[in-house]
Amino acid sequence: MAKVAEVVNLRYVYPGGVEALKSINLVLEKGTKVAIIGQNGSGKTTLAKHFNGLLKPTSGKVFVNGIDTATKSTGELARYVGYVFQNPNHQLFSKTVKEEIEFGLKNIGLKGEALRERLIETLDFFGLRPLAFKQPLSFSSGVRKLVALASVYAMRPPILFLDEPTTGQDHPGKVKIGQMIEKMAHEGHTIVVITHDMNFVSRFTERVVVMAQGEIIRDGTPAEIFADRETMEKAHIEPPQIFALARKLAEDGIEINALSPREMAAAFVSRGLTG
Ligand SMILES: Nc1ncnc2c1ncn2[C@@H]1O[C@H](COP(=O)(O)OP(=O)(O)OP(=O)(O)O)[C@@H](O)[C@H]1O
Repeated sequence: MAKVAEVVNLRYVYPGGVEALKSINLVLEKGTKVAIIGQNGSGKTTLAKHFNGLLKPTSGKVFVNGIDTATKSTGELARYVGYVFQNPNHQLFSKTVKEEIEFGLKNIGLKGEALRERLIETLDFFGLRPLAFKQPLSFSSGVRKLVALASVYAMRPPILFLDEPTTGQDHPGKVKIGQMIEKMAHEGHTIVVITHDMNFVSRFTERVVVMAQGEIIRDGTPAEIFADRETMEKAHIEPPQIFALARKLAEDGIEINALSPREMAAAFVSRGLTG
């Protein structure tokens, strides 16, 4: 698979002396859905800020599309790496959805027909065309989140970071964000989700990077990671309940690998374990 970003021996020490990242090595591949998980203070945000150049390595390198991020400004890196903040209110400031989306597009130099085309494409991709002339801050939290995501995706960055995308979202809001992540990855974008929502991770991502105390302690599929009790304990993470149930069943001699209640139910039915 094609590599879109690479982190090589990254170490970062904040000016106050906190060593937030010790020696990070990581490759991100095109079109994949990656979760970065770990308890508060494990270094997730510090790592993410190195991709868009908000932080520069104390030592080591971060490459995005083959470019060393230490040599570029955040403005230049915005076309390669999009960042969707946890709170959309910190990101939305235009009078209409249309203007919100156009803002970033103008910043990357689009104008005239190309700008119009990209705007329409983006509105349609997110189903936002009926809301184009409405004020973003007047929407529900779920729609605000979609507008924030749309305004970043509009620039078509190869990599998109989503910081806690499900915070404050109800179930339909979470599912909608998950579906949009799938759609964007399908278009070839690499999606990196920083989250504490393990149900979301198991349902909508395919690779999980686990951080603890400034290091990556494990990297694997959701099924591998959540079944690994030692890693979960080390990272102070509670896996989704479905994994606790699978573990209990395994102790009773019933081996089922399921990522969702639906998969678990299907496995029960197919093995005739329902009666
Ligand atoms: N601006 C800063 N100045 C000094 N230390 C910082 C700063 N920002 C973060 N830190 C420290 O760096 C370490 C990593 O923090 P970071 O915010 O990257 O963790 P995180 O995994 O993203 O946490 P959370 O889940 O709470 O967002 C922590 O010890 C934190 O206290």
